[in-house]
Amino acid sequence: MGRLTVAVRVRPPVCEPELDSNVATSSPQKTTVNVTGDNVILNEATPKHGIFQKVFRSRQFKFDQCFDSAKSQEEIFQILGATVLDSLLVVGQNCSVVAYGQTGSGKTFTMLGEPFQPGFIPQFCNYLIDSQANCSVSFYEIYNEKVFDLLSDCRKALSVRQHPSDGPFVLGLQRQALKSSDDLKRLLQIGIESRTTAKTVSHHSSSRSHAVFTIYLNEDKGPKLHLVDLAGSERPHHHASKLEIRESAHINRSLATLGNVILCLSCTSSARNGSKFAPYRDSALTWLLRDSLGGRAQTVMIATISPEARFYNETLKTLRYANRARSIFSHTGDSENRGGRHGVDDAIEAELRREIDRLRVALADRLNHHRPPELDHRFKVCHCIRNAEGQPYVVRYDSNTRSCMTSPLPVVHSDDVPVIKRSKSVALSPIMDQSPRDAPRTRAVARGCLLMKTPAAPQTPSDDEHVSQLFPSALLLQPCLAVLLLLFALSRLVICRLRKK
Ligand SMILES: Nc1ncnc2c1ncn2[C@@H]1O[C@H](COP(=O)(O)OP(=O)(O)OP(=O)(O)O)[C@@H](O)[C@H]1O
Repeated sequence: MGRLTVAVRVRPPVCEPELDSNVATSSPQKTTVNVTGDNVILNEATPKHGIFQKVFRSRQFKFDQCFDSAKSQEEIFQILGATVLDSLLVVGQNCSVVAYGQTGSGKTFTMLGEPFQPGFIPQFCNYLIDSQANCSVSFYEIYNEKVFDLLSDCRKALSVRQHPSDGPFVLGLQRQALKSSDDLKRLLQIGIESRTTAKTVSHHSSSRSHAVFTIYLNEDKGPKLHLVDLAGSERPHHHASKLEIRESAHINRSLATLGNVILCLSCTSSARNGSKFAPYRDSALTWLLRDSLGGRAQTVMIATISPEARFYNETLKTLRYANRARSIFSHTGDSENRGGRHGVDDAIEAELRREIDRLRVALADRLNHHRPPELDHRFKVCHCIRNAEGQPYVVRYDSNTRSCMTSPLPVVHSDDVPVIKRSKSVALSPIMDQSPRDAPRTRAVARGCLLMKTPAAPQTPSDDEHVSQLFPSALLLQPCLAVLLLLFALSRLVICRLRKK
């Protein structure tokens, strides 16, 4: 599974179909959403125009997981929570679970749940309490771009600071130890009561802020899990007050930034646009979640949707947002997203791997065709070293990234090794000095490979050598003959001159 898992959860319908009398839906469907396997089918309900109401279109979206309204909280946790717990406890990666969707679609129900239907937060906490993990928690909300501690008695905006090594953090945020389910109940009650809610058209107690519940494992040393209940993504209605418009503007801006961050992370991961950096700082939400988005972090996005026909546009918007995130991340490929602090490191690593493969193929090709390899100007071989096991390593300078790196040096044995002169780009290595003298071999460092001439097999004496062994004196004949010829030529020259005189 990739670093981003996108799941969709459909809330049970709460309104009667009669309420939507101005909207036609195809019979026998009473709602506009169907779930089949990993697909969500959204049926467009067209307004009635007299008897012409049969225009009907359906859109299909594929996700990693799709849950219809019959799926219980426990079933969903078992499916999605397993990936997160594995990454958190076994691999030690930062993780985040983010609930995104329209107001009243079930984000808070999914994350916090209700007393007899606990959501992700209580289920994660109970799992960690049962497994006696050493953990502490914090709970804060981001309301109109200001951060408020939900576990604190005094409600005042806290500032976000940047730690040199740990990254962004909320100054003065309380962190409470989580040892028992009583602790959990108490903390959740305090947090839920402190959260900013308001009555909206579609929800009598709508969350107007993004709530972030963070579980820290092993204090500061271990990984952390952010459980995020985002504020509703809807547009303000026509009669909205100034406060509501302001709230909606902040909510939508931060959700748009979250979408942009996901887009930019995918661009850098796939090396399509290496210079593009994710705009984490554009909203407090993305800035604070920075360490759990991208890089090695495991993220689960749960898009919650309402099945009613009257919410068609909002549902379509949610599905498009989630589908965009999923398609972008899956495009980068799982194998390329393994390491690195951020996507940039992954991109460089993937690029280097591709380059090395290309060079290996090119080198093998050239050796086959007995052509001398040309030097690669991008990677300058600085020098070669041997590690403790005696394996050759090469230190290379990448002019694109302006950085040095070491990598194992593949050794290619060949009979046909071109000798490359010492130059700025290629330096013969100090390992030459360490090689045994009794096996003189020609070697050259070229394009990241150490070319070694295959040690010559003991040669059988040639015909000439046979002759010289049989008649050692024959070897002296050649210089004598040359001297005689020289004397003869000189004497001829002297005789000619004397005759002329
Ligand atoms: N899957 C579900 N099963 C049963 N009830 C649900 C489900 N999803 C939501 N509900 C109910 O729908 C109502 C609205 O849900 P919830 O408060 O979670 O919405 P929300 O998306 O968090 O809204 P907002 O963004 O306005 O806070 C609640 O009364 C909740 O109990």
